[in-house]
Amino acid sequence: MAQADEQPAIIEEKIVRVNGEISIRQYSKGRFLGKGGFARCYEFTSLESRKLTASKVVPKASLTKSRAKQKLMTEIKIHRSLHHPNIVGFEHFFEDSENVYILLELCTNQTMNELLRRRKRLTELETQCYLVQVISALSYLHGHRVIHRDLKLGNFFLSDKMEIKIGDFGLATKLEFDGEKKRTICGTPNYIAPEVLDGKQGHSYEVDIWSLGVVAYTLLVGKPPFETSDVKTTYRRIRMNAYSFPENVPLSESSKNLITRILVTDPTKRPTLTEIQAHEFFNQGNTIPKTLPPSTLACPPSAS
Ligand SMILES: COc1cc(C(=O)NC2CCN(C)CC2)ccc1Nc1cc2c(cn1)c(C)nn2-c1cc(Cl)cc(CCC(N)=O)c1
Repeated sequence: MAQADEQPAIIEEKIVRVNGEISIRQYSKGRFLGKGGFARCYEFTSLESRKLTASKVVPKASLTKSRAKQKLMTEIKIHRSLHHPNIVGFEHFFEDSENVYILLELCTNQTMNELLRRRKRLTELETQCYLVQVISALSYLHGHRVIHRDLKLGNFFLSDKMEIKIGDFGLATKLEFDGEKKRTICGTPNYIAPEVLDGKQGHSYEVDIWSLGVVAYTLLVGKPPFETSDVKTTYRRIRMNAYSFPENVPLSESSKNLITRILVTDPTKRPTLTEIQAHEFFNQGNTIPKTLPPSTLACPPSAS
């Protein structure tokens, strides 16, 4: 089966109107942006509106099993229902004979992974600024009974205006009722909560709170708290809550206290998003900017 790269640079969407008329919407497939799972992502331009999007192209050949098809439909159903400035916008989806196309808000400054690769680690002010936006998006998600379940730097996209946007709802789930517990094992090794690994008592919103703690540590220290070269060892360290703050990284007491308060094995003892937002780390008297200048993609914000 031809890879998406070898397919025509013009992608056509066939639209059947209610009166039976058929119209064609065309998109120009631009540069390759990256890949994730079975999806390859390209810059698409609508020939009708000239609008640019990040289009995830999922080959139908990867959707032969009903579970894979159901998973993609769940991702689309959840993501298209969400509207928040710190959640990647869902523009449109369609299919042709070969692929399913999911057109999403293009974030031209890539992800926090690339940012951290360039910067090694962020200042406290930058971490405050990004986490305030992530907490706002998480409050919205949890308020709509959605658990993301895969919060990590690679799923935090940066817009041209330097806003952070949570993307990739491929592991997200929507609770049917308050108190419902989910049991499927999922997540990314470095960010996965201990109760998901344990699997006995099910999991809920608290898994996103745990990942938020891992994200905070990773931004401030420069690497994830439980990272090792072997996934099984990482999982053991998560279960044992075995992490520490490296001596060579200057961290304030409030930074360390925030992370320690969040990375608690017992999910019932983790702080709520409201409690996190009220933590001293975010209330030190300094003004937290709404967004950071693009210069911080390459170097720390000026001291002023
Ligand atoms: C202009 O906008 C972008 C540019 C780039 C980029 O320059 N990537 C280069 C590609 C070539 N390699 C060699 C270096 C990185 C990467 C991402 C961009 N924007 C961009 C990418 C986006 C989104 C929004 N906006 C969304 C939403 N989903 N995805 C998405 C989807 C998949 Cl399946 C894979 C990837 C790549 C892995 C990753 N997590 O970044 C991204």
